[in-house]
Amino acid sequence: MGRKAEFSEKPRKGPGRKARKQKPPTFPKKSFAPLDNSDDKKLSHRQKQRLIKRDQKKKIQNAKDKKFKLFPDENKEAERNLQNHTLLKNSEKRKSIGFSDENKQWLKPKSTKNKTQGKKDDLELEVESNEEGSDSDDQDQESETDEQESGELSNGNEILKVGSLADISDDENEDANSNDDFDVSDEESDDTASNNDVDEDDDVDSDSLLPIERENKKLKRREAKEADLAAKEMQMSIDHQEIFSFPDNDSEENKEITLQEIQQRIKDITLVLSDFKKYRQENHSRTEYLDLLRHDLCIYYSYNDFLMGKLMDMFPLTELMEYLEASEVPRPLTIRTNSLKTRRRDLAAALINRGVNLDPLGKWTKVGLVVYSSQVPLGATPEYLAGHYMIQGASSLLPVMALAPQENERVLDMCSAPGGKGSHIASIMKNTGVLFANDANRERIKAVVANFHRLGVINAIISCEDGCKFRNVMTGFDRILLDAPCTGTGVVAKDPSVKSTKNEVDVQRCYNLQRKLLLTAIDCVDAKSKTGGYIVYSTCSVLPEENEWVIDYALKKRNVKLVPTGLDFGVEGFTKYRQYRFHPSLNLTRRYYPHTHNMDGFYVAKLKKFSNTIPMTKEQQEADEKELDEAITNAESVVNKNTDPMEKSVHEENELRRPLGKHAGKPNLSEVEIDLKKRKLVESKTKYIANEFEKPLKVQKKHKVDHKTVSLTP
Ligand SMILES: C[S@@+](CC[C@H](N)C(=O)[O-])C[C@H]1O[C@@H](n2cnc3c(N)ncnc32)[C@H](O)[C@@H]1O
Repeated sequence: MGRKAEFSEKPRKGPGRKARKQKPPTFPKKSFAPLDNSDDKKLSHRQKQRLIKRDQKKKIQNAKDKKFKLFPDENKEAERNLQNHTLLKNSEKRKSIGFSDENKQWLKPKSTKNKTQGKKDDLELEVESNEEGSDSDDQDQESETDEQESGELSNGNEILKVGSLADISDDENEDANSNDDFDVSDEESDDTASNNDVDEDDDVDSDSLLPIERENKKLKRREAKEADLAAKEMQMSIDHQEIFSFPDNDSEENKEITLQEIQQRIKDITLVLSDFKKYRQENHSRTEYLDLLRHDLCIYYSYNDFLMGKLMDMFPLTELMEYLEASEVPRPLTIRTNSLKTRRRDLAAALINRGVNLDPLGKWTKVGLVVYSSQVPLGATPEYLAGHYMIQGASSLLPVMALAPQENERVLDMCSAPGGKGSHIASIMKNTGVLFANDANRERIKAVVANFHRLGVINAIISCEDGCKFRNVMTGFDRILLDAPCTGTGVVAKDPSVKSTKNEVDVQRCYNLQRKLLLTAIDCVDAKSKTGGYIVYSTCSVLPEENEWVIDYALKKRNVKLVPTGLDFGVEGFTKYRQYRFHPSLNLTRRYYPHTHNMDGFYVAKLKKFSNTIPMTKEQQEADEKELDEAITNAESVVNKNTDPMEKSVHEENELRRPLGKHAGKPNLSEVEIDLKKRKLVESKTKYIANEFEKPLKVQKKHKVDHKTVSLTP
């Protein structure tokens, strides 16, 4: 449609708009005029309330004035006090400007004064409030007296409380701005009956605050009140709570109990144990309560009795609950940047492009990334296949950081499969020197080969040896990482079967093997290495039997000492556990827990070998080894008997098929076969050494030989 043209309007003549002289500005009269307080001005709801309050105060003051006139003698002293007090106050005020340490001094006597002069002050307050009422028209003065009054009131209410400098400075700041409208919500004035006066004054001060600050103030007050109430309620409920009655055996056996009831009972028993004298039943001992708690915890968290008992030995009750809860939740997915191929920044950018939501893992690592969510499977991205990262738990970075391998060193990763830590070592060594990656499990070794290929590790020799016999293969290493096989009690979130399957024999078998492996690792390190001479021992178990106990054993048997791991976080290792006492230096070792570090349960110890001699005779050494060997094989046979039902049934079947007659007493074929298989397996384990990136040997083709001609030739 467009606009209609207005042709009747004549074009302006004279100088252009720019050329016209600008006139001095003019303002409407009211702009700078003093605020009009006349009645015709519309008052807000708050202002009206304030007016009502002022009127009330005036009335009270008038009544007091009358009283003053009627009994002048009685009030003379009060008047004197008032004068003294105002003088004192003014001098204090002068002092208080700037909130120096002097103010702190000034604060203290106030409370002590209140202690002794409680009554006097009350009187002063009354008079003061009268005084304030008479000046109510003067806004500034009013706010000042409000300030004084609020201070006095709070003193009157909290006679024994000595404020801190910080508290006061807050108050002062708030007071300094007390000029705006009131903001006393009805709701608040209702539920703050006890602190009414204080709140009123606060509100006078809060007039000067921004709405959000006012809200914040209100919220804080409400929160404090709620917390107070909750604490009182809690105390009341504790005091009036039915004391937990210990279930008697007969009723317990017949009764079916739900998971919620068990949960409640866990809470009840924990409460009883927190103040045993107060809440216990006389006819039940602490051990009985603990047994019942262990039973309930086993049911609730699906642990076996053995493992729960171990955990109860390790942690105080409240920490145990935290540990158990945290162990139910999977740990965050983390990856390690392979610095041989890329930088963390580039990797992060590439993965973010693929829809991966991630962050750096923490300040303690330059290669770790934590993945919150991902639109693609992290084990199949082009970056993964190109070897830019390894999927690894955060805790598995720790032992390699503690090992701190150097370029051009000779390093052994004694139990390497699947190669997570091994490849990390290679990347820190920048593919220089030699990394020996060994593992006794031939199947798992394949994973090491594959991972090293993918990640571009080219300084490694991969072997499949029993770590306990590695001193026969090679010694003289600068550093050795022994990430030992263990019960895995630290990774129950990843493998919940651990909670119910591990038993005493498993632990025994593990710690005997760990001791043997550690002694071998120490023997394989060169104490005279110019750059190293270190052994790092780690496990993903939280049991002291597999950690501190193993290290303590090595300290006694070899010339090694514990040194700091270099990791700036982690809980100190145990120096005592139940009736056992370990070497005091075990506090240099580090423990990691799901509830404290959001990592799998983990243990790291760093040893320095200070002499290549072994502090015992050869016979003693052999006796030790024999002892350990026997313990391991005994445990193994028990484990096989107890835990492998398939093997057990085969064994029983063979027993039944034992030949009779003239073949009686002779081993049947299946036994011989089993023996042969075992021997082959052992041989295959010990004979296999694979060199990473070993080029296939070029074998020259043999020419076919004509036997006839050969035989015919002279
Ligand atoms: C905790 S895992 C090692 C994990 C590895 N360090 C990593 O970061 O990928 C323990 C390894 O020890 C191996 N192992 C068990 N007994 C062994 C022995 N006697 N000698 C060498 N390795 C052994 C197991 O096959 C298993 O791969």
